[in-house]
Amino acid sequence: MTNPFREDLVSRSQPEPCTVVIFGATGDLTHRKLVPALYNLAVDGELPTGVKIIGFARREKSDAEFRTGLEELNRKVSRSGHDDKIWAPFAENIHYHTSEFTDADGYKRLAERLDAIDRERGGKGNRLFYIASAPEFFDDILISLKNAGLNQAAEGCWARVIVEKPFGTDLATAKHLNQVVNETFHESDTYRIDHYLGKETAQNIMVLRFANSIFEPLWNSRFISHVQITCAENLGMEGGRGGYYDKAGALRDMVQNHLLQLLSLVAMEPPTDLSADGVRDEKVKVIRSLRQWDTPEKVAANVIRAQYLAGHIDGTPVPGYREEDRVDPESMTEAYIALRLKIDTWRWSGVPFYIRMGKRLPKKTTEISVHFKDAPCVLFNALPGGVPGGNVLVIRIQPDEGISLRMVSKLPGTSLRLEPVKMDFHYATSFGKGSPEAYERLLLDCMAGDATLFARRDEVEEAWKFIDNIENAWHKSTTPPPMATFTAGSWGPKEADNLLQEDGFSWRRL
Ligand SMILES: NC(=O)C1=CN([C@@H]2O[C@H](COP(=O)(O)OP(=O)(O)OC[C@H]3O[C@@H](n4cnc5c(N)ncnc54)[C@H](OP(=O)(O)O)[C@@H]3O)[C@@H](O)[C@H]2O)C=CC1
Ligand SMILES: O=C1O[C@H](COP(=O)(O)O)[C@@H](O)[C@H](O)[C@H]1O
Repeated sequence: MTNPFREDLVSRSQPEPCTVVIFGATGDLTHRKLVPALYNLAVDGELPTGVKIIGFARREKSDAEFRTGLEELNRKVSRSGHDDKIWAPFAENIHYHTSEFTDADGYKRLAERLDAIDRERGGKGNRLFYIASAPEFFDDILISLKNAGLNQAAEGCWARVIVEKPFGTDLATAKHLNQVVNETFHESDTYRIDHYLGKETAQNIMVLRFANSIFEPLWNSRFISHVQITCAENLGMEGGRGGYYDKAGALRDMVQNHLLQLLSLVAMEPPTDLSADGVRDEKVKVIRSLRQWDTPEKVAANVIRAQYLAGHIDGTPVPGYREEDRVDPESMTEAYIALRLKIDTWRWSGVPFYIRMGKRLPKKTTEISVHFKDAPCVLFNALPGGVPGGNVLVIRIQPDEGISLRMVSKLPGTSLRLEPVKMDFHYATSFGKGSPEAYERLLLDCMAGDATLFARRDEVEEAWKFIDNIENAWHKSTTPPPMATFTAGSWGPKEADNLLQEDGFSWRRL
């Protein structure tokens, strides 16, 4: 039976019509992710009627030229294909606005355009500002919005801002950006996007843990030996990414945000309700409880950084990291990282969590595996082959989203032999439909005023504290921990294997 007092917290608010202004609208993110996400919402009938899109960038373009460029990409990348009959009315609501990010007059003209759109709607309307520019423009755009009065909504309406990653490059810059954000928009109207939180299986972690009664009693140090989070990519620095990446590295690019967010979903306590702050209060406690690797010795013992050397991916030769386009030939930036993490809470005392992330690994896959302690095998130890390993719950974030549970079973036959088997749930076959793209869910949530799947100020800052300690040991210490190497197309350096072997474990084979 539903609890009438909690219904407001469980049922989802309705996305509301609004004008979406995208800053950086001629860029890659807008073309490959944002507009296809909005289009797919239109295909599924989920986009509120009356949503308009204004693309903001400096290049001169007509609405028609802008729409043509978006259509070309949509045809290539849209998950539901491209249907002219749906695209045509959708594209009629897309407009282009030429301006420099720092040009006050451009924002004045934008305000006039938005007012004109709102007049057609009866005088007022909601506004969603999506900052999809390079990070050096985040401050300028926020301040310009405020100067043009665009951070204020009309009575009964809202003005919200989505800020893309990277949210700062360290704690100091993140704090500064948070201050600028909070001086322009209210925290409840601020949506720091982390697209991993919009992935279907990431959202399912809480459901798996808290809507089933069988997992939660075991979800602690009494039954779990360790947890692994692997995020492997086979791409390197294609498309000119080397320039950005060589300044960021795997720790800042992926661990500070996406992978610590996944970790917090796996390790958090049950929230008291499903409100955005209820969930985020619990997630931030996990990040705050991470044991700090705050000396070069602790970093050397618990964190492995590495670069790939030339090798092969799917039989094709690929260059080493330092030979990649726009990467410094003497770069000391990691394109691979493996970490041992300790969460100092009652629940996780003594349970190591391991994260590994790398470019140019053999394939693209992201998963979380929860490794349970072995059963006391007094009954089966004497069997030929003994007991083959223990229970492992694998949450496949991508591709082939789903969950599997490894169990030990009797091999059919007249003798008693044990073999591991897998109970496997695949989203695609169980529900008969593909998952929406992360950006679809996140855009819709923002239109509905639901910030649960967006990072809060304190989460971002706590994550940076942890990351900064490691970065400082690497780049500011007189005895920096070494940079390991591995061949592109292999599963990372041997030092990362040793990290687990020291604790009696090994990385799951993927
Ligand atoms: N691309 C991706 O897959 C992802 C990107 N992101 C983040 O999204 C953001 C945008 O990335 P991406 O789309 O790849 O970037 P791009 O470099 O492809 O696009 C940058 C955009 O900013 C505009 N621009 C640059 N300078 C100015 C200026 N002075 N005034 C007005 N417009 C300007 C460009 O317009 P013009 O063409 O007119 O010069 C272009 O529209 C970044 O923060 C990135 O970290 C996050 C996750 C994934
Ligand atoms: O944010 C980022 O994410 C991508 C990986 O995203 P995915 O959804 O394809 O798994 C990563 O390649 C990129 O370096 C990083 O900036």
